[in-house]
Amino acid sequence: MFVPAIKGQGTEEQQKKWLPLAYKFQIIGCYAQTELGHGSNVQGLETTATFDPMTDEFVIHSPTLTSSKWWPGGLGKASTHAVVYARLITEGKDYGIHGFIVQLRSLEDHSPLPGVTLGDIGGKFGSGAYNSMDNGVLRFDHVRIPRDQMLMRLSQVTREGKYVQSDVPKQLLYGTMVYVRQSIVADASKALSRAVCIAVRYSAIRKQFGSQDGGPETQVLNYRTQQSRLFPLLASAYAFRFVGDWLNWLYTDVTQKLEVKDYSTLQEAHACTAGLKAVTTSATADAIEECRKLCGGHGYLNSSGLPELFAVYVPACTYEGDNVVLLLQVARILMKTVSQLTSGKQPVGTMAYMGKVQHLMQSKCAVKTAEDWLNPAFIQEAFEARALRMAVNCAQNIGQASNQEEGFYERSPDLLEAAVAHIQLIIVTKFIEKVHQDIPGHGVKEQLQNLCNVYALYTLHKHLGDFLATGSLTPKQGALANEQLGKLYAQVRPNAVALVDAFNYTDHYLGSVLGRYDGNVYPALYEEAWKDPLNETVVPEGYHEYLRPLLKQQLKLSRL
Ligand SMILES: CCCCCCCC/C=C\CCCCC/C=C/C(=O)SCCNC(=O)CCNC(=O)[C@H](O)C(C)(C)COP(=O)(O)OP(=O)(O)OC[C@H]1O[C@@H](n2cnc3c(N)ncnc32)[C@H](O)[C@@H]1OP(=O)(O)O
Ligand SMILES: Cc1cc2nc3c(=O)[nH]c(=O)nc-3n(C[C@H](O)[C@H](O)[C@H](O)COP(=O)(O)OP(=O)(O)OC[C@H]3O[C@@H](n4cnc5c(N)ncnc54)[C@H](O)[C@@H]3O)c2cc1C
Repeated sequence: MFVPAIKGQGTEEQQKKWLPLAYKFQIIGCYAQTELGHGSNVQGLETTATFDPMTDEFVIHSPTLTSSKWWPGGLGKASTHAVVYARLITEGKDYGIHGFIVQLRSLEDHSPLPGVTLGDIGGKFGSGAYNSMDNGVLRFDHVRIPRDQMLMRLSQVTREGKYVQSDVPKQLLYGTMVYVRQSIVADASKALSRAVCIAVRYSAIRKQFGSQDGGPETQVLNYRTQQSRLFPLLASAYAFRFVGDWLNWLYTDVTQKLEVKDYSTLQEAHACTAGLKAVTTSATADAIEECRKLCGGHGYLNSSGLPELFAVYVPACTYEGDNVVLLLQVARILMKTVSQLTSGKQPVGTMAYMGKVQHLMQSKCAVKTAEDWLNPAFIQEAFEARALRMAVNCAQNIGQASNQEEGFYERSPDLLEAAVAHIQLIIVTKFIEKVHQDIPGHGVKEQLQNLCNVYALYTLHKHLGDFLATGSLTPKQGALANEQLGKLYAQVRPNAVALVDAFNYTDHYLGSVLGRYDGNVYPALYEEAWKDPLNETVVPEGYHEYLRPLLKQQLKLSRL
């Protein structure tokens, strides 16, 4: 994040100076924004950067305990530099949060520079690999940096100390976070596909109950409950991959537009990166835990690969923006868009469907049979109507409040659900668009169509309350969707293993005895057990000190 921050907020000159050093690892940088007292609320950060015109320097200072930088990855032990976000103060005025390049450690012996106190913040969730990341704490005691180490692409301070705001939206200060959020959506698909690969392969070899007259027991993958829990996760892995590809296109397109000072899609980029990051990471974190449960007791072993994956993955719901905070950002944009509908301003991009407000507010879903739910047009319209009606309902309720802001906070739980509905519509839309493309490979398109329908109808079934409450569906149509879902699971079943093999993960990368490509699980589980250090001695340490005396004492007592 150190590099994209300099690329996005540094001048050409600053990029020329600092990026080669970072690329060649002549310096190691981190992104020091979050503080002990503030993470979500960036505008509440307390670290100060006060311009001293006498020396043409900024004085970086941590005025309070809560202003200590806290969490930045790489900060605790590895980084020599940081992009530090601090309140810019010049001529006695506070101009809010800006980025500054600050050296933290000597390039000679890695010792902290004068005025810099830093270290690691301690162990994190479980024994997961994230403990290999030195998330750190950092405090400044009046550390001086040259004025040219303020990142000056978006705004400047002159030699005399005058603050100059460039003619660019101040939100570009948040550009690094937008960049990482879009990459996190692709990472959600990777993490989810790893978990699903393990769970599907293991479910195919695990047999439990159901043997007739001594024959083989039933593969758990054949149980409808296993399929109804597992196949929506398989479909989600593909859904998040395709929406992540699209989001990367959107981000690239917005970045190119920014180069020519076209800021027209900045809001769309913010809403989509924030909302998709929130929805895909929440779903993926829950799905990895579900995959652990789908593997029964063996899923709880570290050798299954699932506990580690879960421990490493779950902070994704928090870092790069707490998911609730990000969804409320989406909700704000939805409310703004609804308020503009009466002005005749046509919504664009992923909000364009809201322009069909007259139709969508009164449309009646035309589904009459279970098979009708295989028609993408019916799915698309149902999801559009649900999302729009939830947004309009929120806007109407807020409108009844005496104060817009008060109304927004009062209705924030409903707004959260409206934001999720909007983002799920985007995911469904991009999946439908994907399967409409020419897709190579015999039968591949049909399989992806099945997964697209599984993702859409499972999501509809899971959120059926929204569809019924907004009148977007009737209970009968909801029941038909569930009926069709069951038929789809039967179609996915024969290809389930092939669909996870298609992720093409090596056994090494998967790191799971349950997810082995050859399915030879039991010998691998048994072999793995003996690698446990506890098994280095047949009689456990502590027997003579603790167990033996206890056993002997009990034996004596029993003879009395
Ligand atoms: C297989 C195993 C897989 C393991 C997974 C590992 C994968 C690793 C992948 C990636 C690496 C990740 C490593 C983690 C590193 C973590 C880093 C961090 O966490 S960095 C810190 C992140 N912090 C945040 O995200 C803070 C969140 N808060 C904010 O963004 C802001 O405070 C805010 C919530 C947006 C509020 O900002 P502010 O108060 O300034 O603004 P508002 O008044 O709400 O809005 C004002 C207007 O600005 C618009 N806006 C806001 N943000 C943006 C933006 N980013 N872009 C464009 N526009 C924006 C907003 O819409 C308002 O507009 P108007 O209404 O005025 O039009
Ligand atoms: C593993 C990890 C790595 C990280 N790496 C970095 C890094 O490299 N650099 C960096 O700068 N930071 C980093 N962070 C910090 C991270 O960005 C913040 O923790 C994150 O932005 C959440 O902010 P917070 O901790 O202040 O949460 P808070 O906002 O305090 O969240 C607490 C609760 O308050 C709720 N809440 C907050 N505001 C509102 C609101 N307005 N309305 C409703 N509910 C609200 C939240 O939903 C949440 O339930 C990292 C964090 C983690 C866990």
